[in-house]
Amino acid sequence: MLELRNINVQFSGRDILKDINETFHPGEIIGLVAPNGTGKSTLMNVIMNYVKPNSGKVVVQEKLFYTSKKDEVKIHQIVSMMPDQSDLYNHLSGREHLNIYCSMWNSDPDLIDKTIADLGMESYVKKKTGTYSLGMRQRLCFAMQIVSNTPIMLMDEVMNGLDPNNVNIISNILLKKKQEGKIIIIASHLLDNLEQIADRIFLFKDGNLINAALVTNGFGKSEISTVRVKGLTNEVSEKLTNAFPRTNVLSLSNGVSLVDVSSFSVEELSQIVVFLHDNKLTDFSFGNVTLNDLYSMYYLKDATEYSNSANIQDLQEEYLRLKQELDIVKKAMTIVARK
Ligand SMILES: Nc1ncnc2c1ncn2[C@@H]1O[C@H](COP(=O)(O)OP(=O)(O)OP(=O)(O)O)[C@@H](O)[C@H]1O
Repeated sequence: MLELRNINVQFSGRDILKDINETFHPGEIIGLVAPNGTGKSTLMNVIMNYVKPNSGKVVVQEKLFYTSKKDEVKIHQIVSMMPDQSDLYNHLSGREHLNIYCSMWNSDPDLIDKTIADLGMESYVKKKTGTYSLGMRQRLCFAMQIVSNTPIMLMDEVMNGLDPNNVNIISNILLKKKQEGKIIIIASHLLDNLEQIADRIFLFKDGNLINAALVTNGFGKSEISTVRVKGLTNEVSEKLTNAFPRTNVLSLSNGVSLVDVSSFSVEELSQIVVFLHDNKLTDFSFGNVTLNDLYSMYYLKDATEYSNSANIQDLQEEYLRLKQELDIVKKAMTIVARK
């Protein structure tokens, strides 16, 4: 288990991480999503103790904190960060890198050949890394972390520079590692991929870590929650919210409008098809809000909302307010328990 307790980080007086409280459990893939320069790497660096938080604690397996060098060494046997391509030695081969990681973490040597085979690295693993392409270097960095075999793995931009086939191969390995009970935290800009493999996804905004599943009705649901319509004009959006008072419409900057139908009956769903058809809108699909949609809502400014009910901003503020209240209650309970 990995716990972040009241983590605050400021750089030059600017809040990068604001009172982050979150617990990650074995067998979870966690996705971190945000534009460049928001705080994803900072959070990973705090978890590794490369950046000291202004306040707060990282707790590993319920008992280990960064209180001494000895504990830091123990934690780094449990938590690893995927190496960066700049960490590779050009004069050593891929296999030599894997041997070093295997012996540093004292893991099973059989993992080396297995990982080489899983990642299809046989043809080049004996060559010096100075001769590798970007994608080959990236696969090696991933392989090094897999070979270290730590229970908690942090991966910043693991899919960087990989072709779709290698993205698939690595995704499948990550899903196997999850089944083995590892906690894997991935920062990624490959939103479709992250949405497929992550159990929980967090968005960074203004120093807050926001659980994507809690901020809008339609994300991560298995039932139909949203109609995604292309070409919906302002005029028709207003007509639609008048005709269906229990919905709201969010028009994103990518030209897609999301119509919330999460509370609709089958009859209402068919009525909305008729409405779209009558208004000459043919490019629509029934489904869910995607991570790409959420990203547009959160980070691309010009989303417009037509609403008869609570809007997404309200939901987010309500979520943050409840979260703060919960944190206060948790703190109070800890104080009472200590007494
Ligand atoms: N050591 C530091 N000193 C001062 N500012 C820093 C330091 N490290 C990061 N920052 C600032 O903190 C902010 C968050 O940086 P961070 O690297 O965590 O972003 P990120 O979300 O990982 O971005 P990217 O997607 O580009 O990797 C940025 O504005 C960055 O300039």
